[in-house]
Amino acid sequence: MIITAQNISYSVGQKPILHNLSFAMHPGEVTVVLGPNGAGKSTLLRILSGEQAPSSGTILLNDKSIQTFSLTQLARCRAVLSQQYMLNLPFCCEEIVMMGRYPHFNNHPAAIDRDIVQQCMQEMQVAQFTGRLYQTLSGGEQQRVQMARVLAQLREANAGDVTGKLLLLDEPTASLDCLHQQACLQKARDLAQHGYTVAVILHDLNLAAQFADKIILLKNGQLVKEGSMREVLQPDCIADAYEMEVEVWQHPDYNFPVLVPAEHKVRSILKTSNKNNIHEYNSRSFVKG
Ligand SMILES: Nc1ncnc2c1ncn2[C@@H]1O[C@H](COP(=O)(O)OP(=O)(O)OP(=O)(O)O)[C@@H](O)[C@H]1O
Repeated sequence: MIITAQNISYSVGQKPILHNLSFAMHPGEVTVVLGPNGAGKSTLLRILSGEQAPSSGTILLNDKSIQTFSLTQLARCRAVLSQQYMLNLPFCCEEIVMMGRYPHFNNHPAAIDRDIVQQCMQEMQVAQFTGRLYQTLSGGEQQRVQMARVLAQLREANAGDVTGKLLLLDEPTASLDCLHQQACLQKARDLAQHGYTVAVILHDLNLAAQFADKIILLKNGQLVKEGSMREVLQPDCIADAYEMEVEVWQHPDYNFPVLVPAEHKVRSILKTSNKNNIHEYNSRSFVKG
């Protein structure tokens, strides 16, 4: 499914959050959305999912406005992993993952729904938590259960049927250890290779270097740069967006760059700044060279 954002803007009252964003995302690609805190990444993801309407502009799913899709149609073609899930009721983990199957059955899950739930729990290494109360899991374990839920939502009875699937992940690795970060993003990459369109919000520039085909870099709701991973992960783009200088090294063995903070620059800024005044530190511009 090709997702096209056309001139998307979003404001809350008089406060502009997103300004006139246009881009496209394609099947087979992992698009990573990067940008500092408050840049508008989660807002953009909510608009791409159809959960939130833009103040102006249009989201097209394969050339059709997202507004023409029914909730059930949307639920069967796109799944969203949000940053936080508040859950007060005592659901067990299998029930949480089964929620992903709700768009696929009316009253009772069929054997295929139960099979898909088990498969997706195994894929996210949470099968051992099947009967456990969700609230008793650690943060990272809960996040893997939620990821299993979104995988189950998009899985068709014929697992090979991946046409028109859109996976939107908001900081899926935030609570995960390094091994599960790799597993989670490798899963996203595998799904893209099988034809899903995948968008992922990340903060870790090195995970972006490893897994992104394309990057959308935002700051203050505006596009700093959109392009291939190598086009965007450049010291000048990163400095523009984050006001932080990095060095970009080519890994000797792997086909992706490694980004390292230019530590001497960070130190010299810290030395001359009031260390307690984080705002002053964050708002300083770095001078290249
Ligand atoms: N209802 C609201 N009222 C006022 N400001 C809002 C509202 N909703 C969002 N914002 C502001 O919009 C901006 C973008 O928020 P958003 O959650 O999209 O940022 P983000 O890039 O995902 O940030 P983070 O990396 O911290 O998760 C933030 O400055 C936020 O404070």
